[in-house]
Amino acid sequence: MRKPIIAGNWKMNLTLKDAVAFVEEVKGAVPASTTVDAAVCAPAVFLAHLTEAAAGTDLKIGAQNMYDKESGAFTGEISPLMLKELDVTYVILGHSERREYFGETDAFINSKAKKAFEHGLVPIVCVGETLEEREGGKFEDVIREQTANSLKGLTVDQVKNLVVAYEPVWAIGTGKSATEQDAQDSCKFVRDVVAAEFGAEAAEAVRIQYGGSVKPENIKEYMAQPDIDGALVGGASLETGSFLKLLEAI
Ligand SMILES: O=C[C@H](O)COP(=O)(O)O
Repeated sequence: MRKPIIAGNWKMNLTLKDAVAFVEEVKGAVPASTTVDAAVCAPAVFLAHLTEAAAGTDLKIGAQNMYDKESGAFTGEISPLMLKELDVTYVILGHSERREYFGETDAFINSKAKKAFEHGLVPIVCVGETLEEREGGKFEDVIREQTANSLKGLTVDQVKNLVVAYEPVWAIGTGKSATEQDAQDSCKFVRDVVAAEFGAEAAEAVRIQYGGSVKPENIKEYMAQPDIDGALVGGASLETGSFLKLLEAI
């Protein structure tokens, strides 16, 4: 039985003051981590404050990106060591916005995933097709390639412990969510790719989230699907009430 994981991805939103107030308000109200993993993935400059505010509670803090080196002359980058030192639990890797606006490739995401594991961070590896790719009938090839290449060379144990977020690009921030059947079919497809690359045991254990216009009103339908183990939520994770409702729906 896979434990559900609901993660907010705040993207480049909120102020430090609002972010700390958010964590103070929800940290005592999130369900026990024995039943669901709850996290917010925040801008890097907030992380130290948020991990301190959430310490000892069931709310975990994640980063939205990291570099694939420990240290060095990489102006503007943030290393896995820095995240680990702050007690960050998760790191989102290869979000479609990073792929689109910052040219991130599967190989780079793969290198980051390996580095995240080296330092005890849990990667949330994002995959997902564009509308053009879906309509052109290429979406399975895209998902297969992104999943296999982003996870390449990881051990079976690492794959069992990571999270894959399937996010169709056309459903992100558009209000146009995938039907629960489409989301289920795609998440099952991701699981099948994991099975082909890493074996049945890894596929059975890996947690796969759906992301794309998830909100309190539709999360139940997604979570009822056998291959959807959680959600990566943008807009609806920015307010405490709505974030808590997402968790209550599990
Ligand atoms: O990482 C989260 C996704 O990009 C989904 O964002 P959204 O819930 O605002 O559509």
